[in-house]
Amino acid sequence: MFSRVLLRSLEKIFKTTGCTKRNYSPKISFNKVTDSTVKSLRDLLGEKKVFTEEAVREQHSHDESYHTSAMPDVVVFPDSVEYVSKVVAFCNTNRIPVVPYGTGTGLEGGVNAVQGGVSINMKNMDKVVEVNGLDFDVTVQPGITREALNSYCRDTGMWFPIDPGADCSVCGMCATSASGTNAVKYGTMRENVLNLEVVLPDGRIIHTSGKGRRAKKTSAGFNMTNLFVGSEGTLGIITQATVKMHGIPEKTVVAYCHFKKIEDAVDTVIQIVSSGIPVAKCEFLDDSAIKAFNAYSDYHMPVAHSLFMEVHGPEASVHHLFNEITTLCISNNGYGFTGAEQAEDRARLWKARHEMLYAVNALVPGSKSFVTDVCVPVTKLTEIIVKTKQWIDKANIIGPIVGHVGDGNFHVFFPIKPGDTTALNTVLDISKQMVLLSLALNGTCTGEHGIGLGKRKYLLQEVGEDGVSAMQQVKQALDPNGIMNPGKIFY
Ligand SMILES: Cc1cc2c(cc1C)N(C[C@H](O)[C@H](O)[C@H](O)COP(=O)(O)OP(=O)(O)OC[C@H]1O[C@@H](n3cnc4c(N)ncnc43)[C@H](O)[C@@H]1O)c1[nH]c(=O)[nH]c(=O)c1N2
Ligand SMILES: CCCCC(=O)C(=O)O
Ligand SMILES: [Mn+2]
Repeated sequence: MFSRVLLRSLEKIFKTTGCTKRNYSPKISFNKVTDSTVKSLRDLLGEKKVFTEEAVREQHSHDESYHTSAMPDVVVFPDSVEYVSKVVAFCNTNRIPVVPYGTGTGLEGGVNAVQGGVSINMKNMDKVVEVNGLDFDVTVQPGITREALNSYCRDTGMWFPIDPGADCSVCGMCATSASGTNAVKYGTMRENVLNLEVVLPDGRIIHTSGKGRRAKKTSAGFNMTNLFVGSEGTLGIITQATVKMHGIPEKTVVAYCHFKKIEDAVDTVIQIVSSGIPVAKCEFLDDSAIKAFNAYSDYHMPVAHSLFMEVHGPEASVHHLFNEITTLCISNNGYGFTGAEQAEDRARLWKARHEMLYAVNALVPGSKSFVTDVCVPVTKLTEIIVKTKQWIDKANIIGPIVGHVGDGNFHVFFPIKPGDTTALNTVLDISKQMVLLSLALNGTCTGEHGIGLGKRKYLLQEVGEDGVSAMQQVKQALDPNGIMNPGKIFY
């Protein structure tokens, strides 16, 4: 229930933003970017960091998703937090939208400049600022990619395990709360960020845990760090992140196994996770995904529902875990159980897994995949994956299922040719059914790709009217002019 005070302040917000309690969209009108805006940006940043060429704007108009491109009016490449602050403050004063850009690998249209404005590309801020080997943390600038960070740290014995398939920027990963195949053991970005430097919409620069702080735990006030993790560029620009690092495991072994029945594969996962076996990766690929995987990456696995798993740890414990997993797979009718220890074999397998998006696109030349991303409590996985497979089969459409099933998270990739509205409508319908079932099973409409443009319609159902209005209040408080990535997360 709302308190009276909260209700009054909400009413005030709805009044000033033009929202109603049911329609949260602030009716904001932005100013156009003119020649004089571009000149001011050049005066602030210098000639060589401000671009209006169509090719550059086009490149910043979309991510890797199916969402319609939308070009920014201008793209800037700052190389310091001070410059970011100046640009953002300028845009705030002049009511111009600001869209942060990492590497553009997002999957929900996060960088698409739906209201035009200034795209801020962070790639020139890509340094490692500080490494604290004994404390297992590093501080990085926003544009460094996760692979670059791992190459930099290789000699320290540490690695950053969060691995969305793409080689995206670490702060883009913060902004989308990314995860991927290792989350089942190491957590997501939410569990691995200690501190963020953020430029707020009015140009102030804050450190979410306090400047320089990198304690592993804190009870000091609100968790501002995790307010910005997953904020998708709508609250401010992340210009520095301090993240947890982990020791490179002494021993790593991968294993895969095949199943005739989907239920057997997914039940195996539930048993692995609920019996507390600390798998590092636990991935499901259905028969249709394996077909695409074989063709694209030159494997010859049986075209059957499959689990790919990985265990990390000291030599003795890895072999023990490996044996436990084998037993569970076999007791659930798994066959073709294969293990691999060599680094090249492991790397090849996971590279192929990470390239599934492109493997599926290759099934239908000229297509781009519509991607779904739901996550349920792990015990509910069998029910939702079996239903999803039935919906795909009934629609007679190509839709390989792939999932980070150890976390209860899975995707369907639907390759769609541009302009095929019949296929798009079928897919939108299946995606909706998946989300509704996920919510009914106490899950979420997005495990890791974010709300962006595509999941806005489901946020209300997921967190409720009061939940969305509370989020909207936070947005209003930090970004009263609504300049930060307008049109994302909220309508
Ligand atoms: C082939 C493939 C496979 C996968 C994935 C992508 C692709 C192409 N992803 C998606 C991946 O998570 C996503 O690409 C990155 O987290 C986004 O990082 P970018 O640097 O590309 O941000 P990108 O530039 O795409 O921006 C994403 C969002 O963050 C905002 N943003 C970017 N930088 C910011 C900053 N410094 N400050 C504030 N806001 C900022 C943007 O405005 C936008 O809203 C994924 N993900 C996942 O979790 N698990 C997975 O398994 C996969 N797998
Ligand atoms: C369905 C494509 C999404 C990419 C992804 O998240 C994955 O491959 O796990
Ligand atoms: Mn994924």
